[in-house]
Amino acid sequence: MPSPPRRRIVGVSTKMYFSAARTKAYIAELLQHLSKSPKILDQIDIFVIPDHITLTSVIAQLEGSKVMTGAQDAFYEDSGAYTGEVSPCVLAEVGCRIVEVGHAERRRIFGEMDEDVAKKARSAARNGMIPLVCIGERTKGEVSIAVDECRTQVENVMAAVADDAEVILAYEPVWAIGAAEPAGAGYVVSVVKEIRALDCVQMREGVTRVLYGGSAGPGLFERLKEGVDGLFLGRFGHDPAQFYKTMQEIASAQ
Ligand SMILES: O=C(CO)COP(=O)(O)O
Repeated sequence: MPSPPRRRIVGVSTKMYFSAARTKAYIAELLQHLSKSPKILDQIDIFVIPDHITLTSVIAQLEGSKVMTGAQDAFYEDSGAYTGEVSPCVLAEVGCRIVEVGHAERRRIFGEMDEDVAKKARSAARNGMIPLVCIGERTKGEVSIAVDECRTQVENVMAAVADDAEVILAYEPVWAIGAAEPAGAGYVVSVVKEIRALDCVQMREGVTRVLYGGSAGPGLFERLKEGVDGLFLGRFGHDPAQFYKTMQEIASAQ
């Protein structure tokens, strides 16, 4: 079966870097940039992932713009006695479109395991949102070692998520997150090609897009375009002008 066409996509996470006021100003400035070339949103998908507290106000600011809003995490149960957790059901109710799960910082600092990530991805999809699943090897080394580490992460998720659900995989080598530079282009393209070739990805009915993240920013997509469907930015997208520049590059790449 031919795989369905994949639209390019680019997004940014503000992690826990921004104040509420900065998030508001960031979105306002982003919308100003986008108003200069509204066609961009017909060419590619764009998303912003703010913190949980500002999520609903970001959704309100972005209303009518086609820019999608995502959450940085969500629990795997819809409701109940889970103090402090965020319900995927409520996220969907307020208009959240994407749920990021399994970021390296959540795995390392909060002890999230592949099983938790898989359950969270399943719940996000079950609630009609797109799970954006972060995967990646912990240490810099051979392509084959990276692929082995990612394979387990991807297989767990794909076994849990409905076969026809859309999934976004964010390939983020852990060692390239928070670094000065992204991982090498040849290396990323090789790893991503092998991730795409995994049976559990190939055989899915739903669309699976693969993004690269880890010190990504303007100037990178051109070097990765034969392998990835887009980029997932952190720090280098925290200036709206830089995020907009990255979008333009992705939209215009042949
Ligand atoms: O973790 C990332 C996106 O989720 C990437 O962060 P940086 O681009 O700041 O390294």
